[in-house]
Amino acid sequence: MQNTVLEIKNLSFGYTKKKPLFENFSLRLKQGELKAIVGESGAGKSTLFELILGNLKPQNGTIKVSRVSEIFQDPYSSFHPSYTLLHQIKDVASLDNLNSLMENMSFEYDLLLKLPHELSGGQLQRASIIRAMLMQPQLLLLDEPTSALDNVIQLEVMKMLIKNLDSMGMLLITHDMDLASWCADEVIRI
Ligand SMILES: Nc1ncnc2c1ncn2[C@@H]1O[C@H](COP(=O)(O)OP(=O)(O)OP(=O)(O)O)[C@@H](O)[C@H]1O
Repeated sequence: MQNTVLEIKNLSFGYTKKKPLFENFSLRLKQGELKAIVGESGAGKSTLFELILGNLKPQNGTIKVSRVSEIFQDPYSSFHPSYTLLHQIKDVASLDNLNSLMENMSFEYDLLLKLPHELSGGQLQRASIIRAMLMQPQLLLLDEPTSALDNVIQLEVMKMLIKNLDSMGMLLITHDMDLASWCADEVIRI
């Protein structure tokens, strides 16, 4: 059986007593699986990620999580504007698998020597995926990772992410039901 990378059991959480966002919510994710979280604006999708990252504490229930990285909606906010990408990647990860990842992501080394604003949104999102993968997470949280990109690039970036699914589990927040049903093993509505 594949490794479990995330186990949420009977989670309850709300910012206020009046409006609980999660009541007895459970979720299990294994290595090699991609599950999508969909829900209306305000349903609690980002809150769930904050709980998984340990930035918020459950009021009830437990969350067991393996080594985790996150890819955000807006790739420009993922990098400091004043340093080259290579500088920022070196800071957080070992570069052992850099060449094979760059090949996988169709990413040219020269781009790593540039500043974030010198890249297109699609290129920069690929750089943030490369950085996340170099950190060798067992769980990757994807918060609308393609929403800042145009349609053609969206699909390309999702395909590149999925190429790396073997060694980790992925949890994807999206508003896009078509995307969710295309790529996820299970779609969870909250
Ligand atoms: N720090 C906070 N304090 C109090 N309430 C909060 C806080 N953060 C979020 N909320 C409220 O909790 C609810 C869930 O917010 P959350 O950001 O998790 O929703 P979401 O599903 O990610 O929404 P969206 O799709 O718009 O990003 C919202 O009603 C929001 O106003």
